Amino acid sequence: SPGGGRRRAWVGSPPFHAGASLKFPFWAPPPPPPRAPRDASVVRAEPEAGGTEAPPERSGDAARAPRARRRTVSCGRRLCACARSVMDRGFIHFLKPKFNFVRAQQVRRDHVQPVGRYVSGTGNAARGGAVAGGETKSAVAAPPLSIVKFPPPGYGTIILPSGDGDVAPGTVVLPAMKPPLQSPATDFVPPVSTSKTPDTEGNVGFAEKRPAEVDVEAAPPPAPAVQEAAWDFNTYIGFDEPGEAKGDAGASADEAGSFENYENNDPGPLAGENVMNVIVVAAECSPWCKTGMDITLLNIIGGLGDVVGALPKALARRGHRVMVVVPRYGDYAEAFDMGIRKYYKAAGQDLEVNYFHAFIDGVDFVFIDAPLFRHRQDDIYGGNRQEIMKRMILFCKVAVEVPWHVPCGGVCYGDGNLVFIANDWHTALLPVYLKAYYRDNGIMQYTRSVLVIHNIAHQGRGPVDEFPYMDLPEHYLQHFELYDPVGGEHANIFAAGLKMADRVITVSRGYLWELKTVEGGWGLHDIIRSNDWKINGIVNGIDHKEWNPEVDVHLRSDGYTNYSLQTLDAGKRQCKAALQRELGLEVRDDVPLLGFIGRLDGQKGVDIIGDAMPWIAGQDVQLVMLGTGRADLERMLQHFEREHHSKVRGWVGFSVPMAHRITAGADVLVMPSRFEPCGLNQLYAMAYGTVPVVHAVGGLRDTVAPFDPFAGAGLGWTFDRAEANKLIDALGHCLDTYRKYPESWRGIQERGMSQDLSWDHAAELYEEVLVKAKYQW
Ligand SMILES: Nc1ncnc2c1ncn2[C@@H]1O[C@H](COP(=O)(O)OP(=O)(O)O[C@H]2O[C@H](CO)[C@@H](O)[C@H](O)[C@H]2O)[C@@H](O)[C@H]1O
Repeated sequence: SPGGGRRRAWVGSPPFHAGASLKFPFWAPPPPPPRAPRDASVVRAEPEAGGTEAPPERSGDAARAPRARRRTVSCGRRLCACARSVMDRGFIHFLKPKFNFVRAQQVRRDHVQPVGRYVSGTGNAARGGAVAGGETKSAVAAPPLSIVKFPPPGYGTIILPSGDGDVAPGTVVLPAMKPPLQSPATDFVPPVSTSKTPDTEGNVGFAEKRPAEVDVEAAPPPAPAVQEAAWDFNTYIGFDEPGEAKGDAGASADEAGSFENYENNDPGPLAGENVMNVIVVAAECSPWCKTGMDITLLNIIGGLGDVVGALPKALARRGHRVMVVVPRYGDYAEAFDMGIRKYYKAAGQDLEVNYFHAFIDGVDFVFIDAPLFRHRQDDIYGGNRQEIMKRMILFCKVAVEVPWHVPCGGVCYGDGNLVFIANDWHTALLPVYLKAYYRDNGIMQYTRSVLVIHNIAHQGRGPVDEFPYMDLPEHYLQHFELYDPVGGEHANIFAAGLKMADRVITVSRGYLWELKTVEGGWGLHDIIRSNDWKINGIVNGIDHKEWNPEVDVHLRSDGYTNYSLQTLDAGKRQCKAALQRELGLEVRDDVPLLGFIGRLDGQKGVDIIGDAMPWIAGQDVQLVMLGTGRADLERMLQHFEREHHSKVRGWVGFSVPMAHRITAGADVLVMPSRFEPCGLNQLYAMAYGTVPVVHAVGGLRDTVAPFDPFAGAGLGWTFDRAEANKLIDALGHCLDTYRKYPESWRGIQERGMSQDLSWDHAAELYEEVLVKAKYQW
């Protein structure tokens, strides 16, 4: 059933921000370019290239030569010269030409002088500054200084976009710039930003309605006086002025090459001029929400966590500035308190939010710390529907403002050239909040949202009368309302997110096709169909640091070994023997070892293996199953282990090392999933020379081409119905080939291991979607 289940339960309520309207010409992207998206310029037009928009003045511009001063100086100086050159030529991507972005991020950490670099308005220390221990911190992330505010539809007051209480900018109403507001809600009371100390422990009920507290002056409309923050590249990057500030005049052209060489040799970021600020928002992220957990809950074990742990790094490798925002469920050693405190309201309760940060593999990981998330490490989706919804409302409200408030490496991402990537229903409210609070009101005009569907079976369904908890204008209800025979009349968070997102990605093309069918759309098929134009299917990649038999850390002990395509035979044999030994199975190389890894629920079809067990038990095979989830299916695993102890093992639990060892030691991986949006285990299996036997559905059909003995092609075996007899057929052919045609078997393994399953490829495809979103109006 599409309703119910922990992941699908939904929660929530927040502030409706009527808008400040911004005008921030410098960072405004150009109108949609006439050329192909991948060639599209990210920046304002270059005046000398015929652009119509004059570059805004920047602090220090006047003092600078009109063209780059090309100096041959020591490393730091060269970079400064490079930067100046780039800026003078009018590129927003100051990092692009001459040094890689990761380096820039590292450098950025040395010297923290926040500037309004990325913000689509000016900063204000009081407003954007984070106060920790009485100390005012960075002003960088501040929403615009000169905010032009409109009364929201039907209200005489507005809410500023921040949860800060220490903000009181002047207000100006610009009738001409009022957003086109629809049918004002008469009984909707926008949520309120608060500055008082919140009652974090109290269990305030839902939807505490209070009038908004921010004044609005109905003044005539002077043009919005947006002041651009002075942008000082050298300060941002952390380098001194070459040869001037520190008098280091001795640098010569001989030192480590010249600027010209630097310019000519460095290819720049892979993303080229498409470099963007990307914020990935999700409820799970490997390894923090995965490794070492003793999980007994159905929904926590996620491919979602794997994706969120890996995709951002691949995007960062392409040169994007990338942040991941996840809740802080436990104490994560890598992350440090940034000393920033904000207050947000969720379901009528004021909640304090802290931010923890880690910079790993070129990615900023920001962990949202709030009482609602704490100690949920083993129970991310626990609690009743309203509790979960409340957590997700809070999370999305906080996440959408992170680019203003969290100065990673000293500089906030800001809201220009920014795209959010939200994942599944948990964060489907983010595109809604982005639109309802900000973009409808002229704020964050250059921010886009992409929503990724990993699993549409969980949607955040709830009764319509809980809609007010989400703190949205009443006319937004129509985006949530849905009727289907299973759920009846209800409010559906995923539905609203899909409609509001600028772009949507599903994790395979096959799954996208299925989503448009009544059987595969879980009630959302009509919405998927009508939004088809903005949906792309992109198969997940795999993290080659985590899932690579050559470097797999879980294969370095207990008799296992790392191996590659070159050492496949010996390596796999050794891993297989080690697995048999570890699990107390007879150590035999000639017996085919079958594996299953996954959540024990209806989706993964482990019960189909159960139905096929009489046949399997009659074969000369060994079977190892690893999973946790539904109690009856866990009992089934234990039962089969007892009943067929000489050949079957059923490991109930969550063990990352065991998942890796099964993937390496097994000959065959069985995936009889009833539906599978993408599936990661079959990808991991192929990378380890383990042959997949899968139900041809969703991403499994896309990624496992059936073996063709005549053409010597294919990667595994598929079956077309999720039924035991079909599985048995496919397994029969598979085992036959294993026993009688070792060369064919070896060919399947080699083809599987030789594929490019990396995230780098998938990240390139994601980037294309991000660029489409960017130029979409
Ligand atoms: N007991 C256990 N012990 C250790 N590790 C375990 C485990 N059970 C599962 N895992 C691991 O968890 C991950 C699950 O990956 P799936 O693709 O099956 O994810 P899931 O169905 O949750 O995610 C959804 O999102 C992903 C990502 O988009 C889609 O691939 C998928 O089709 C969709 O259903 C794998 O890394 C697997 O090894």
